[in-house]
Amino acid sequence: MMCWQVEELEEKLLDQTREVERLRSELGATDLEKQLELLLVENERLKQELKSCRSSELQKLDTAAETCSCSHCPFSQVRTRYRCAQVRYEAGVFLNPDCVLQDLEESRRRQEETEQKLALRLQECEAELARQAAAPPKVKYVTQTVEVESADSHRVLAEMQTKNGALQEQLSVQRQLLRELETQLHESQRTCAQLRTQILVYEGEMERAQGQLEVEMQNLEEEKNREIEEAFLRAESEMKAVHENLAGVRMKMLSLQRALRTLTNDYKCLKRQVQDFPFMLDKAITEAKQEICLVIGEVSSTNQELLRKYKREMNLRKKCHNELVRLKGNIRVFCRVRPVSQEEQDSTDAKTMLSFDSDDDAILYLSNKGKIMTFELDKVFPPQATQEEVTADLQALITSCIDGFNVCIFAYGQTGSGKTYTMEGVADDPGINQRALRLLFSEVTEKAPDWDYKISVSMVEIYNETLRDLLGENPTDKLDIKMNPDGSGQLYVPGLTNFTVQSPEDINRVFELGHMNRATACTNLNEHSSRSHALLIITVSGFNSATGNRTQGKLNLVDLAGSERIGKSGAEGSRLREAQCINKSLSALGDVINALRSKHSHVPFRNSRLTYLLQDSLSGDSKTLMMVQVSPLPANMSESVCSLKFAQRVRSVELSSSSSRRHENSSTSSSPTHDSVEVTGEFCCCCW
Ligand SMILES: Nc1ncnc2c1ncn2[C@@H]1O[C@H](COP(=O)(O)OP(=O)(O)OP(=O)(O)O)[C@@H](O)[C@H]1O
Repeated sequence: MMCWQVEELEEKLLDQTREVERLRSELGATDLEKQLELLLVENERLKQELKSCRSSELQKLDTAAETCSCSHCPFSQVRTRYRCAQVRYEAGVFLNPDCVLQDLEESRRRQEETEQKLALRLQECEAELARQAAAPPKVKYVTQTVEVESADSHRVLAEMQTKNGALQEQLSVQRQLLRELETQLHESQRTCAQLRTQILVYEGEMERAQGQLEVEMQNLEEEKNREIEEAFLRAESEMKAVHENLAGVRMKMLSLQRALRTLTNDYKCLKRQVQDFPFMLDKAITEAKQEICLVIGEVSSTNQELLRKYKREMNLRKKCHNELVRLKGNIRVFCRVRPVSQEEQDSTDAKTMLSFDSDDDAILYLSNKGKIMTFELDKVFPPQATQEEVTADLQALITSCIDGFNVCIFAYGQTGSGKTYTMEGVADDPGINQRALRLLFSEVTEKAPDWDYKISVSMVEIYNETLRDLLGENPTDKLDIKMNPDGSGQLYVPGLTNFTVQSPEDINRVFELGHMNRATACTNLNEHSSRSHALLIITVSGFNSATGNRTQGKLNLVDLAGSERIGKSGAEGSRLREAQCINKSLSALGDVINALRSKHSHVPFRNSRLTYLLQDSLSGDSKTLMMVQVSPLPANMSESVCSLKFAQRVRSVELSSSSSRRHENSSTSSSPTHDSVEVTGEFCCCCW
């Protein structure tokens, strides 16, 4: 729009210039000058107009550069509206379509205004031109003869030419200016075109943004409606729940009010009781004290009565037990038949000559030279009997030492018949020794805390009539047996080591020590153990703090030396002496038992170290068990017959009361006398 306006003005300027030329050629110098001045004035006006036109264009740009007041536009605080739009266009950001629309509208409006102004101005210019064209020429055409060659004319012409030159110069300056203006105008037009393009882009963006906005608005609207619907439904259900809760709370409130009333009443009642409590407490304490005193008195007298009854019952029990023992016989004889070993099965005739009665476990049959011999004992253990079963049958006997009885358990039999197996056992299947101690531990634990028991053990060996301490520091030292100087009439072994044991671990340690000492004292342990007696002496002392009662019992577990008749096989030297010593002690044991059975007034305890040491455990109300070990092999048949005959005789012996018998306990000599049995050679149980 501005371009054609400027072109028109330029054309006008050219026309004016042409008019000036024409007038100059037609008019004289004075008129020409006047006309020139007029034209210059017109020229100046046109320049002004052009200038104002230019400034209007600039103002348009300035107007577009007003500060953007859009509240959503992030650039509004720092940018003009024009710059803001430009920046947003460049950045591809169209955050506020309203703002762009507003800019566009404003720009259009201003352009229209400018167009109107320029159209108006054009009309005015055209009217002016028409007016000038219609007006009679101001120049008066004077026909005069000019003396061309006159000096004045030449001078005036020269001056006019000079002026004309000056005017030409001015005209060229004006043209230059006009070109500059044209350039500026072109620049403005280009800017205008850019702005239009931008406007189109903005419009496109706006439409797109508007479309997006509408879609988003629609989505938001739908979401809003959905949310509202959901919220409504939620609120409805919550309201329902709240109503239900409220009803429940109301119900609770009612019940709580009732409870509160009850509590208030209770509280008042309790308050009164608390106030009265100190007095009631004092009274109750006094009454309780009196009652306690009364009860203590009653309990005390009841206790005394119970104690008296208990003592009486204990005595009765002991009497009954003694009577029972007397009735059953206080010497009992068991027999254990060892199994045939794998090697024996492979190497020899393993046919067993022994058989058992399936109805009576006290009967053993022996087939010898075509004859069947029957032996009746207290119990016969077949080869398959376990260590546990054997110990179970001895349980009552073992535990009677807790009640103060002296007990002797002997393992008797020829070498290799299983004596050591029965008494000591093997590592993973211990024998009577270890099982008896464990049993005593469990029994005394059961009796605690009424009874306080102490269990102590000693281990001795009798080899060639010499007594040795297997738990002592010097196991090879010879020990003596003496009368106790306390006047109790009991025998004791001075210097014998006595270990107190409190746990199965202690037992293991004691056995290990005994075994080690026995092994160090000989060259061949197996042979040595066959030729010596091994004794484990367990003493159980008890004290009842309630009754003041004291008990002391002794359990003697004896693994006797082999009973076979070595002397008859022609043994000499040390073997002969060993055999004589074994025979002597086994004969002495047989004599003692025989004397006891026959109720002799004299019992030859002192005939051997063994019987002398066990004197207090063989006499009186002591209990004795003889475990006769038998080999099942036909090769050992004659020894088996001897052992079984001996066992049967022993079984018929009863120990009599100590009071009715004279004991050899007055002497303190350590040497046994040989007053009853002459140890002249072989001991044979069959002959005994
Ligand atoms: N009831 C049994 N069950 C399994 N094996 C046994 C049984 N009795 C004995 N034996 C085995 O028989 C063998 C001889 O037994 P043991 O050494 O106990 O005889 P012993 O009579 O003590 O001999 P010694 O007089 O030489 O000491 C051993 O190998 C032992 O393990």
